[in-house]
Order: sequence, then C-alpha cells, then structure tokens
Amino acid sequence: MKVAIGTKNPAKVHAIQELFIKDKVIIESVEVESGVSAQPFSDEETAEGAVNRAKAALHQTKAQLAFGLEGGVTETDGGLMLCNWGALVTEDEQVWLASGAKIALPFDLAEQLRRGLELGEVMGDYANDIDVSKKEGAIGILTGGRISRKKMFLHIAELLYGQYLFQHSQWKH
Ligand SMILES: O=P(O)(O)OP(=O)(O)OP(=O)(O)OC[C@H]1O[C@@H](n2cnc3c(O)ncnc32)[C@H](O)[C@@H]1O
Repeated sequence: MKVAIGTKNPAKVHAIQELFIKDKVIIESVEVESGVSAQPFSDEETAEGAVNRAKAALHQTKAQLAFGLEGGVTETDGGLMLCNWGALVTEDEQVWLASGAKIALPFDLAEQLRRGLELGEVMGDYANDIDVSKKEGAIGILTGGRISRKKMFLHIAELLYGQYLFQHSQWKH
C-alpha cells in the first residue's frame, strides 16, 4: 500500500512513519498548499487546512490513502488555545477528521498572535530556535517536553487510521 502525507515537516512525517512502523507501507511526503492562512485562527480553518493538504497529497501521488496534518490556534472561553487537526482521505474520496488535545497559550504569547504574528515565529523567538515547529513544537515547549508535536500528530493519525480500519472491518462482516 502507498500512503501519502501532505507536508515535508519532519514532526508530521515522522508521526505517519511511526503509525505504520509495523506495516509494509510506502510513505511518500509531498509539499502541498494548505489553502488556508499561514496562521489558521479557528478549529474550522485548521481542519479545512488538514483536508486540503490530504486531498492535494492524494492527487499528487496517486496513493491509496493520504494524510493532511495542520496546526493552528482557536479562541475559547479559556483563552487562545493551540489546536491540531488531521484528515485522512482515500482514493474513493472518503474523508475522516480528527483533532488533538488543546492547551491554552500563555497570555503574552496569545497577545502576539492576536497582533498578527505566526505561532512558528513567536515560539521560535521564545525557544531561540527558528525550527521549533519542525521539532518539539509549541506543545512540546509548553508541556516541558512531555507531549511533542510528533506525539500529538501520531495520536491524531491513530484516531484517523483507526476510524478507517473500523469502517473497513464493518464492510467485511
Ligand atoms: O511545513 P508545514 O507542514 O507547512 O508545517 P508548519 O508547521 O509550517 O505549518 P502548520 O500549517 O502546521 O502550522 C501553521 C502555523 O502555525 C505554526 N505552528 C502550528 N503548530 C505549531 C507548534 O506546535 N509549534 C510551533 N509552531 C506551530 C507553524 O509554524 C505555522 O506558522
């Protein structure tokens, strides 16, 4: 089976590689457009970015399955929260969606985002590492290294692939 992922970001690609670690699967990662703003600012926009990435990756690679993973922020009653969404699309155009756990951004970081800065640059300054979104991510820094960006996206990828497998097992019975 060939599986595609619509990004070259190692935090995302490694999550999909780990998902299929025990399977004979060819994984192809391709650069695609998210079709949403560089800094998605709601659950809806972040989920839309994930779906767009998955669909674009499927078309570019002719894989059987394609994943799109997208990070963003969303306003809630508890403050501005990190949000992460994933989409899985199949060659017969079925789409599954899943999101990750959320945590609130510290107020000063949230204010910088509300002023128009991107999370990647804000966290890059904070951690003194411009590549933070390709490594542990904001979630990794803000949880003291307990939940990395890869771990967050692996959890989302498990939710997606689990739904896909469930539906396929239903068909067989
Ligand atoms: O290479 P791609 O796949 O585009 O990965 P990305 O990290 O640049 O792009 P996303 O669409 O996932 O994220 C949108 C923006 O939010 C930033 N971002 C999202 N989640 C983050 C995280 O956990 N840590 C750091 N930056 C994050 C990211 O740097 C972007 O500026």
